[in-house]
Amino acid sequence: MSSRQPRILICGDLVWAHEEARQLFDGLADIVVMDSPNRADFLAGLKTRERYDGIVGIYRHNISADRIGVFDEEIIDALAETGTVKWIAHNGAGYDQIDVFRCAKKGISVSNTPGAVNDATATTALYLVISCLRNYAWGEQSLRQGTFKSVLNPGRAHDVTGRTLGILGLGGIGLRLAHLVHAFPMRVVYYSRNRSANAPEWCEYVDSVEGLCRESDVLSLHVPLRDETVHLVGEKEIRAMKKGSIIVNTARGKVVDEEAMIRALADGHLSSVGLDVYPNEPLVNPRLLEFPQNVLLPHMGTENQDSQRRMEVRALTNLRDFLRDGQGNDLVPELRSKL
Ligand SMILES: O=C(O)C(=O)CO
Repeated sequence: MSSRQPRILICGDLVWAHEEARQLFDGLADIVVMDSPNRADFLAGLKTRERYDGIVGIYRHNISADRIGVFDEEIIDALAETGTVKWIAHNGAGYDQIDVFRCAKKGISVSNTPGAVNDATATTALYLVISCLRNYAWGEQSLRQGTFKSVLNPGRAHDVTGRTLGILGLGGIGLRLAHLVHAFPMRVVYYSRNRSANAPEWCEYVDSVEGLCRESDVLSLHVPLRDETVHLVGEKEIRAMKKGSIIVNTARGKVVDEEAMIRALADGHLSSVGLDVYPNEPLVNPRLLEFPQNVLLPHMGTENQDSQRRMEVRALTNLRDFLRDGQGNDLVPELRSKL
């Protein structure tokens, strides 16, 4: 019988938290790095019980999808067939690349890293809100193209103070954004499936997505991507917004109907959009580039070393807690009652 320690698999690069990983798993588990160049090799590595034998938990980052694809039914089933893998500690707030319902069926837990991303993602949304209202990014493009501010029109810009921000989804990120914009102050309204017990008294609840759209000068999206949130903001919701309003999206591209959004930009119903996320990343619909007033970022909501270290440590800690105590934190909501 082997006296080998349990093993954990790093699936997607660890960048910042190498030392923390060493400390967290010292005496508890060996760390194995997933080195498969493609999905077939990864599946074979799981099946042959050689390279990936004895893996009990997986640290996962979305970057691993570039090589082995998303954690769909095929991968989850292969993990389950090892008989040893019991926990996937995803690094990221959004876990739409993991079939969590399949995981539930196969007895595999999934955690994410809420909290660790709140500040960075809310700050990115704040930048998009400000830059869209004031046309700052457009101004910089104009300067860099040698036209200083001649293409700008103050008639297209607004003060931030006094505008109404609609927050769709008052979780950790939405709430952090609410506090940030309250400093101006902006008026803040929100919609969530349930009223939030954490909502400050100046944060007004609206009881439907359409109602939220009607109230908002700027609508900022903070819901996870699930079947029921695909195109949650569609033609009807966009047309319920005031003429000249703005959509900001740091959540997931598919939460908005992109075609409906582009139509509304083209006929001037929306004055601009501020986006960090797109339906088919890394592809960006070229039509979005036709509107110089749009502020478009390459999904960099958490791209800074402080947040990324925090996210890596949080995901690794969830895995460590599972190994040490039999139960990690941050279990995703879909699995809380199922396992
Ligand atoms: O945490 C996530 O899900 C992200 O998209 C990081 O930007």
